[in-house]
Amino acid sequence: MALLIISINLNHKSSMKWTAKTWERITPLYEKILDLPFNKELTQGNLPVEKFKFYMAQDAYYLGEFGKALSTISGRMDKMEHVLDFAQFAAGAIVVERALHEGYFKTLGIPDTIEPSPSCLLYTNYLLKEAKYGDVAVAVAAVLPCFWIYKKVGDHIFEQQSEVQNNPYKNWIDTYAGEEFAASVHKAIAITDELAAQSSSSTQETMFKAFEMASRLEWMFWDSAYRLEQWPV
Ligand SMILES: Cc1ncc(CN)c(N)n1
Repeated sequence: MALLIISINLNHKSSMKWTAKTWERITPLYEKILDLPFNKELTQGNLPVEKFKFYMAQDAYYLGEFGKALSTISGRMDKMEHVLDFAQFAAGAIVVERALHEGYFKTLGIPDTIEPSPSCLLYTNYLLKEAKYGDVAVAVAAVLPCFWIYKKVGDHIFEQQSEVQNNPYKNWIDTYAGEEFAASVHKAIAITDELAAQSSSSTQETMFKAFEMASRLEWMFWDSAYRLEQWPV
């Protein structure tokens, strides 16, 4: 009986898509992201404005580099449909998401130059390195948390907004909980599963490591904004 249960369980796991298995493995880290003071206070609308401004400035830098990483991946794709999808993701990061920043910059004040913080530089350089030199399926796995974790966090925060009045961060929340962003996220998940299905199990594990690394870097990005992270020297 025990053997039967183990074998049913193993069959179930092997028939699961790469993204479903990955999300199961990443859940403890995702819960740590939800628990970050930055996200808790953003949910309640009482995140100090200087922390949000710092985050938005770093994120404007991040999105430019993220857009370049997506364009690089676009040029490495085999299927024309995927070339186009990644080119559209790059445009979305630079045009749609940065428009959100410009709205906030108008009300909060625009920094003239943005020097990336240590965590921001670490994250963007990691993505650019994978986009250019990693196996293309691994590069796609590395950028997936930037879509998927933001969607999950956006939805999670949005669900709690009925208890919050006049949240100053409503536009941010609406962007990541919105339908336009959701459509890109679903597409990115489907492409990742398609590439994973064509990859060896060792490449699939490298894809997981890349997804895990980028998820860690997402945690660090929010945490560094909360700490207004500076270069130590
Ligand atoms: C750091 C970070 N990661 C992801 C996203 C959503 N594309 C973002 N705006 N910023």
